[in-house]
Amino acid sequence: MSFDNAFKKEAIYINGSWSAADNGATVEVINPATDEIIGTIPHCGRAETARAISSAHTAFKSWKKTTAEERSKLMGRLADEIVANLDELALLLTAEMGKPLAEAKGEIMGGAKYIRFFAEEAKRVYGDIIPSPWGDRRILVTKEPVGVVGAITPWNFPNSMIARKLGAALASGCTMVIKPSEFTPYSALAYGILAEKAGLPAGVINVLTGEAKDIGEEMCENPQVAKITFTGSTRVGKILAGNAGKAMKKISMELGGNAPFIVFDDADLDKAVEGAIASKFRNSGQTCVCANRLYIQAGVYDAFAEKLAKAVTEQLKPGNGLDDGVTQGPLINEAAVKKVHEHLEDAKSKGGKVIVGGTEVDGPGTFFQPTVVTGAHAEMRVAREETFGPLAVLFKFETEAEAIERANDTEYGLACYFYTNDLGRSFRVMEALEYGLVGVNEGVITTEVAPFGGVKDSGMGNEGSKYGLDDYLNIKYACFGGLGA
Ligand SMILES: NC(=O)c1ccc[n+]([C@@H]2O[C@H](COP(=O)([O-])OP(=O)(O)OC[C@H]3O[C@@H](n4cnc5c(N)ncnc54)[C@H](O)[C@@H]3O)[C@@H](O)[C@H]2O)c1
Ligand SMILES: O=C[C@H](O)CS(=O)(=O)O
Repeated sequence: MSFDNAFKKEAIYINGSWSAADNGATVEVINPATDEIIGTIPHCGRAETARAISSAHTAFKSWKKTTAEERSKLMGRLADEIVANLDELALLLTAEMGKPLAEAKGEIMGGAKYIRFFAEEAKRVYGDIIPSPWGDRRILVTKEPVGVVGAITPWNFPNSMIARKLGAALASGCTMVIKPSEFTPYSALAYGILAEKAGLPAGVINVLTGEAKDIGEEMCENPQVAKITFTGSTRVGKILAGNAGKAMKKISMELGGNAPFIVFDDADLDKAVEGAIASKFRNSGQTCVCANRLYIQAGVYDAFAEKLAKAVTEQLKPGNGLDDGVTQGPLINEAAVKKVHEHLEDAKSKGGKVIVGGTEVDGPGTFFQPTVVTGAHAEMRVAREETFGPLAVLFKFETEAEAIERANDTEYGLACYFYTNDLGRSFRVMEALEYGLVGVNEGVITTEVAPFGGVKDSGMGNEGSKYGLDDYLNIKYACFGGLGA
């Protein structure tokens, strides 16, 4: 059942105008909580992508010449428009992605914070004057926007994953072509409406939907694109990084994870359970930084498992994100439910014991009960693969050295967490863990002021923070000679 929303646009946004796909093709968008069709979107290909890139390239010529102050003011207006339309944008996000309305509002406010943060950072893109080794020459270093940026984003945070990129791009003087996930297109297309309301010049932001492979290939091969920024799976990230590399384009890759969550026997168990609930079950376990493997030291294993099971039962309520009291929305689709099911059945077949949950939720939508399994070990799929769902598996360990070795035994390196009240241990373990993000006695650590990025197969580059601008800027060194002694 289609639904009305002031920000629901069933058209692509190129050069300040809204249009359909060249051949009129469309695809349906589904509400994962109800299985209902909530609308359609254009299914575009390379031709429309090339037009969007051309539009961004033309706009870049003037946008890069705006002053930081001018860009900052427009970005401030963009953030204001996001906040002013929070309720409508949140209803749209919950309809297409399923997360509870309060979480959708939190995500959108987080997006506005990224835009506002970079509106200020725009005014701090400093260069250098370096003491010259030559008496008749001067050394000057400036930073310049890289140009047109192709952005491809995931469905799990359909607003903030765009804001995190768009903020840095606009602040640095770049222009952008955005391709959102086909599962959650409306929150991205809404940025076209927001850009119009904020008064951003045509072509600075372009948003299109369509065949992901074709759009990605056009972005990677089109010489007018200077950079590719991607948030999504490691599998797709490697495809894009390879194609962009062939064209020598800059890349930022925010990819998959397999976060360890370690609880030492000196930890505050109630705090650790609170952190495990927040880290594991946020967005129904569908975040790249979700705890994927919970390592509990032997002395507190049974007590932690009992406390976690109690908290899951008492605090987590699956349901339609529009309903009061619901804390767990649906998974994005049947494939996501199937993966959680496979990980659970694999764990059970290898000795895992379900102490809470363990089944899909009856009725419409793609729900899965928040689930806790004990007796996990390294031979299980969940030890090596990102579950991306509400499945908490508890591994037992004996020593600090063992916990560190097992936590690092993965090709991923995005987020990790551990709980301890031992100050020396907190530094030893933080320094030993091979990850980009470390939560010490905290289960949710994302903020616009801190760098967000992974190592190993979790990607490259950092988003947010003062570091987030670096990937959108080229450094230019100028030597002024002939100045006389
Ligand atoms: N590191 C982070 O900040 C971060 C944030 C969110 C999600 N993720 C990761 O993303 C994954 C889940 O998101 P997802 O299912 O949307 O990931 P995905 O890789 O399937 O899709 C991400 C985006 O890539 C597009 N895409 C798919 N195939 C493509 C191709 N061949 N060429 C170009 N684009 C293509 C999709 O349409 C979508 O827009 C998880 O692995 C999660 O860990 C990482
Ligand atoms: O899923 C990935 C997001 O980056 C999670 S967070 O909202 O940035 O913590």
